[in-house]
Amino acid sequence: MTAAPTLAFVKGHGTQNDFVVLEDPAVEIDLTVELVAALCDRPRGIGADGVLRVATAGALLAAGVIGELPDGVGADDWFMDYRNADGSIAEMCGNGVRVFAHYLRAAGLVDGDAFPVGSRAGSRSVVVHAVDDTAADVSVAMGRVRFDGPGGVGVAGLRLTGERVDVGNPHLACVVADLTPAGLADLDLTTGVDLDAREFPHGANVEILTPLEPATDGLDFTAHMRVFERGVGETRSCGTGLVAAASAGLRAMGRDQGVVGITVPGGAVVVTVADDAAVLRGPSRLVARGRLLPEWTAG
Ligand SMILES: N[C@@H](CCC[C@H](N)C(=O)O)C(=O)O
Repeated sequence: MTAAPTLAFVKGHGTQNDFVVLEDPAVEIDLTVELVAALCDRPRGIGADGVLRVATAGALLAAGVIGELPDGVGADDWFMDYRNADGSIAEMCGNGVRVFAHYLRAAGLVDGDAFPVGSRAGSRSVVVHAVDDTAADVSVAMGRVRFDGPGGVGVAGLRLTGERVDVGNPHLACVVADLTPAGLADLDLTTGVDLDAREFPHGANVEILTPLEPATDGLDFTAHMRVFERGVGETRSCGTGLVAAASAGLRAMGRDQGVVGITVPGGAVVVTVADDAAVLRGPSRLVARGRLLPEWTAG
């Protein structure tokens, strides 16, 4: 593979978890750790929490970017090749899948409203409820939610405990008793999170949330959440983290299903948990398209 002399990109976000989208059907871009980190760097590059490369699973397999087709993913399926802002690879990105699906529709790469999106965590079925060139409303079937037992984290000068949750990628979801939305907003997450590598050998995304409150208007419960993402830092939203948080919030109440609306700094989504599986529904926005200057790419 050779580095492309100039890269076309689209910038998008899902509840302000933002991404650089690179359409690369022939898998020609040498998506190195350095290139991803530079693209995502806010002063130096475009600025984003992650990169979504758009290619088919078969093309990524042929180029050696993935070693095998993950569970349920067909060679012709569009595949979200996701990278964190630090250049690391993650298995799944819930907000990213919504933006990816929006991009596929807006670019005319798919026709219908329901289609699969491949990820390293397996196939994810999406439904596009509404779409135009800039805005979409998308549901993603996020697959099984697995609880891996309790875990702990040092954050904001506190020691919190929570549920280790696997949603295709690893999470620690901490429901903090008596935490109010104002108290959550006041937490200082700038010093990062302290996770024990023996407990989290692959790292984890850490969610802090208020206890679920009863709700109306089609929701069973509501909560507020902040997140510190593996490979990124604090972000304004994390789709897989919202699913982990909703599931942990329900579990803290002795429930294993429910419709939970969660507010994050970047907006709000709805998570429907039933039978150990979850559906994430929320917005996507495409905000810009452009082309990197060849000199920047070379540098
Ligand atoms: N923002 C994403 C999650 C991206 C991956 C995560 N940082 C990880 O390393 O697991 C989401 O919306 O789910």
